[in-house]
Amino acid sequence: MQGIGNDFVVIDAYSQAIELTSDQIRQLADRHFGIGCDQLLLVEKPTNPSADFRYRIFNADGGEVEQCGNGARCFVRFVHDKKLTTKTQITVETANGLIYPTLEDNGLVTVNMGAPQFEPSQIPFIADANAITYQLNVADTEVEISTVSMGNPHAVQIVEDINTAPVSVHGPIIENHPRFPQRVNAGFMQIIHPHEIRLRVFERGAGETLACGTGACAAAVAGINLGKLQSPVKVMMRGGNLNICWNGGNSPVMMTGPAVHVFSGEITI
Ligand SMILES: N[C@@H](CCC[C@H](N)C(=O)O)C(=O)O
Repeated sequence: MQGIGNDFVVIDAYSQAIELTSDQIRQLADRHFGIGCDQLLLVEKPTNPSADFRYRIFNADGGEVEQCGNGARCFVRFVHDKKLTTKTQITVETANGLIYPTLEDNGLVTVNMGAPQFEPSQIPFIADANAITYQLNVADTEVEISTVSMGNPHAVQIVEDINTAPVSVHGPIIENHPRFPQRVNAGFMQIIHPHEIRLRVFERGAGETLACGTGACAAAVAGINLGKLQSPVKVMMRGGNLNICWNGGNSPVMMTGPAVHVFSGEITI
């Protein structure tokens, strides 16, 4: 499946028992020796009685992570296509609590991603105090970043020109920066006007992807907190656009976009 070019192998572990090792996930995610994907998603029975499904996310490097926005939309499309539910509003258990996706009449999916978190210990990020921006030393350059948790960690910076931003060079340095003990997704945003940005994200455990849903939420939230953006924000990424709404404070971030089935198949591993 793909959500604006962020691609997924989605496995029905609801109707069948499936356990995968990190090696098997890396093999499935490999674009030359496997199927190829940015993330592998498992659809499971919930452990939380309030939820309809449990949603587990693994990066292409085999590591399990807490949240994935584009994946959440594909998750909804998948459980409908597989007829695992007929509900258009579902409650999904993730490693970071519940999220609430809705399948819209027009086929788009809106996900209530919950409230963003900024406390450094919740990112986690090593800092003396909670601030709107921080200086981060990246390859002997001081870069101004905002840190946001959308369930998973994000470091967002504003750049002049998205096409010349040093995503492939600074991305991996920020991802593995010692001030982010669990690594981080590195976002680079160019502000076009208060309701529109361009964004590229170097994702933790996957490299630069064509789009990142939680990265889009984090960038919109960071820009709103800085007084440079206003909700709703159209986030334009290389694979397509998302619409992000956030009313500030503890209100939830709402993300709307498409989710597309590409092909189904079987593989022996
Ligand atoms: N592509 C995703 C995010 C996937 C997880 C991320 N790489 C992480 O390690 O936190 C999205 O659409 O949000």
